[in-house]
Amino acid sequence: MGLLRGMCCFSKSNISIETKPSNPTLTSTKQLFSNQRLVSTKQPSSIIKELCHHFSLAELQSSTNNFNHSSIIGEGGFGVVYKGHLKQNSAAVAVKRCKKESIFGFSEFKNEVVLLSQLHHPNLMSLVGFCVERNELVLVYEYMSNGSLFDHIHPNKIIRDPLPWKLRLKICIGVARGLHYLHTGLKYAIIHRHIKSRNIVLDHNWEPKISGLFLSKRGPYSMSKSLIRVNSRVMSTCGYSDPEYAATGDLTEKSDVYSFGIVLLEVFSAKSAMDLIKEHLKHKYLVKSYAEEIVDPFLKSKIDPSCWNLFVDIAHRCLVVDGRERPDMGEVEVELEHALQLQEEADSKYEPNANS
Ligand SMILES: Nc1ncnc2c1ncn2[C@@H]1O[C@H](COP(=O)(O)OP(=O)(O)OP(=O)(O)O)[C@@H](O)[C@H]1O
Repeated sequence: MGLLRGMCCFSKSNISIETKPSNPTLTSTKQLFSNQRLVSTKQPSSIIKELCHHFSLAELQSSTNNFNHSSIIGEGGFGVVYKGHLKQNSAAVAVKRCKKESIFGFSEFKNEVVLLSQLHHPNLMSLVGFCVERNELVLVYEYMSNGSLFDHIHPNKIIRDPLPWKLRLKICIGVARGLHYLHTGLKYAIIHRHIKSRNIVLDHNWEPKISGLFLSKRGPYSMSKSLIRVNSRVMSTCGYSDPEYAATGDLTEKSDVYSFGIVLLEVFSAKSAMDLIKEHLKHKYLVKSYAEEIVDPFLKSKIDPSCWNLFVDIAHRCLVVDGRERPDMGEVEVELEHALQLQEEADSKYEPNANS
């Protein structure tokens, strides 16, 4: 029963929540940082400057042609994303304007600003700044010219060329590195809670950046060897939610490992997370028993068998029902690197210059 609960969704934004959302009411920018222990002894204005740039609403309106429909590049549960330019001829930025009707509000916005402005890793999205003004919450990110991983593994009218296998593997490795950093690279572990292919965006070099940290939770001291366990309201995205977390409400870093396992299935099958969950249930959670059946037709005969076996094994272990049995992200990262190495070795046997 608990397992099924974790695999269902209820809201229009594809996110299921079991308790009331936070109060989205805004008061002032000062309120934004009032609970931050890191910065609580300083004046709000200097704090903001230290964290990241505070844009005026007028600046962001002008950068997006007054939030013009033609500047829209995407939309999620939290907000509408516009492409903008802060100054003429300057590098592009992605401007996310939070929707008034979103089930998320100020507390999630604050979480994203505080985390992204203090965490730095090549595989984490960079926050350029934010704006809190006249009841508007706006986030400004680096613009990622290749859009989301979701857009590429589920090609649409705009994007038609399927990604080659090795590039898919490299993207998975980058995401594993970013998650490993969140789980163990900081004094306190961060559990992302919202890993999905739409929250993996790709820069011009196809380097993946993890975004959507607004639901993240800070865990206990990350050097402890025990599972990071956090009491929190259950939140999840359809198809990606950890059944154990949904059943018990106990959040651990292994919930991110589970969601990442679903992304791995998406990457080799090009099927949606919801379709994959149905397959997974039908085959009693044994990825190895159905992986061959669902492989993306574009990839058929392009994956080296030893690389394939290892990749499927990693996905399988990430999706084990008992979270304690799942590998940690460090292990996943190393094994994915090994899978890439196996593929490169196999390719170089057939084409000596394949990896140069
Ligand atoms: N920094 C960025 N650069 C370029 N495109 C982006 C950027 N951030 C988001 N996008 C595009 O906008 C779309 C929506 O992003 P958003 O983060 O709002 O959506 P989501 O992950 O589906 O929703 P949510 O995280 O709110 O559940 C993405 O799928 C992507 O195509």
